[in-house]
Amino acid sequence: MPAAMAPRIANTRAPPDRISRVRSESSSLAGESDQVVVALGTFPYVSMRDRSPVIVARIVDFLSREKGQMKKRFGEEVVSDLKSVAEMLSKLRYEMMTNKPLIPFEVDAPDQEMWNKALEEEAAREGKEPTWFDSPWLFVECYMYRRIRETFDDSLFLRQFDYFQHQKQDSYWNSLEAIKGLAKYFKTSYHQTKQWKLQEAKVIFRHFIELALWGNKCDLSITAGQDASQKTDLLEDLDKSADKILCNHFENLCNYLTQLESTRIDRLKSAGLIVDNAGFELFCDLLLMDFLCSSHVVQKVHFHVKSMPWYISDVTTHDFLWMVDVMQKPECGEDVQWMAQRWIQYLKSGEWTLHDEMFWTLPYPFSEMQIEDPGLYQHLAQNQLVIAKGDLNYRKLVGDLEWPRHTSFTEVLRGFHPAPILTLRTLKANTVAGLKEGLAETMDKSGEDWMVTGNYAVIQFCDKISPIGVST
Ligand SMILES: O=P(O)(O)OC[C@@]1(O)O[C@H](CO)[C@@H](O)[C@@H]1O
Ligand SMILES: [Mn+2]
Repeated sequence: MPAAMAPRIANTRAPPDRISRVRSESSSLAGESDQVVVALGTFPYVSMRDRSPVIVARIVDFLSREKGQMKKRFGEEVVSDLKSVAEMLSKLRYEMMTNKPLIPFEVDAPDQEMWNKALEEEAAREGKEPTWFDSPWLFVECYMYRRIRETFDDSLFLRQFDYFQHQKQDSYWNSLEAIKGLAKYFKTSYHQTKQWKLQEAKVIFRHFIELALWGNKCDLSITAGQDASQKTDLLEDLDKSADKILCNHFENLCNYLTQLESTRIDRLKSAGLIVDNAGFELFCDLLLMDFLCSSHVVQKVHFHVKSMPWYISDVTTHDFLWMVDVMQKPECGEDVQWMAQRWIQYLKSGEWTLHDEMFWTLPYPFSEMQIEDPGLYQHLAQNQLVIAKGDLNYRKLVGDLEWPRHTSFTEVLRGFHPAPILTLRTLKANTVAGLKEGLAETMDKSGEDWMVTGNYAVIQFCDKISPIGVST
């Protein structure tokens, strides 16, 4: 694409024409000369201004509330850790709110070098030091979550501590009734059908795809950590939500998978799932992957999770195993327990494996995976299907660029084709591609904030690659 037509990247800058005021604020955080930016602006700007400091402040509040529990768990010595973490978090919040430069990582960690390299590259690209409110949104957000982690990396007792865990676990328990309903649906249809074949069970397959899709509505970072559980019976709502799927490649996906079902290859067929959120969404994702395994479309699933707390609700290995474990509890009911037995078996037999590569918590778009982590790219390329769940993964798929919204999904991937790619994403950020010409403009006229509320979604599929993983 010629430079003049290159799409812009979503940036945290406040657009000058819309700044209502920039004023010095005499808060306990900001000193005399520090400017706290108060402006109206783009979604990335507003999100950074309003949501991000709240996320950091909530961790500080949580730690202070939990002090007693922490002392019981780790002993009296944890108090000095808590104090220094809280101080560093407050400093981080201050840097953010006063638009300071993004400083390098100081604490030794496996990804420290990669992150500092990314900061240098960002500075070189822009020709200046990146700052909180004048940088690519994707970069700054990832940086924030990594900096939060760094405040714990340096501690004695809290290095492994997951400060978002309680919220993720609450989101499972608060969605339990909906989860029970879906487990019952899976079990009943499984028993009725005896053996699932994709074409014959297409309606059921569509349900599991759409459940995994709409399950993505319930993430916590969009609400800065407030309850985002699933209360209603999603299954009942699926048909009503059909017209909210603005681009739907379900039929293409089905055609490809039906062909895959009957293709013989000389190794086990597998799918990779780039997982997003814990709780209800993860439960729906596992139903979908169980369907694909039960119908013998694939024999293996590689789950790619985060290696650290990320965007509040993102799944870590611990969250995954925790959920499958608690699902065995009597209060979850017999259908959920039945699902748990299946999933434990998949994990034990190695049909399901968990991977937490560093790449997922670096700020790179997926088009750069081949350069930044060729091993991971090769690993994904072993699959016959790669599924990227959720909004953040979508932003990384499309580079967080403001594409003309009818640009084809294949084009916006910019060469990221390790295997056929499916994305299931509800729209929570101002970027989308693959819409029918004119649709985005019609939606704009509706007056609804349709790109950022999670009320609309896309199911997009690109099968540029043949079933045996060779480019066609
Ligand atoms: O990837 P997810 O869980 O679907 O969404 C992550 C998200 O809530 O985080 C960002 C705001 O912080 C937005 O891009 C997006 O809405
Ligand atoms: Mn998420």
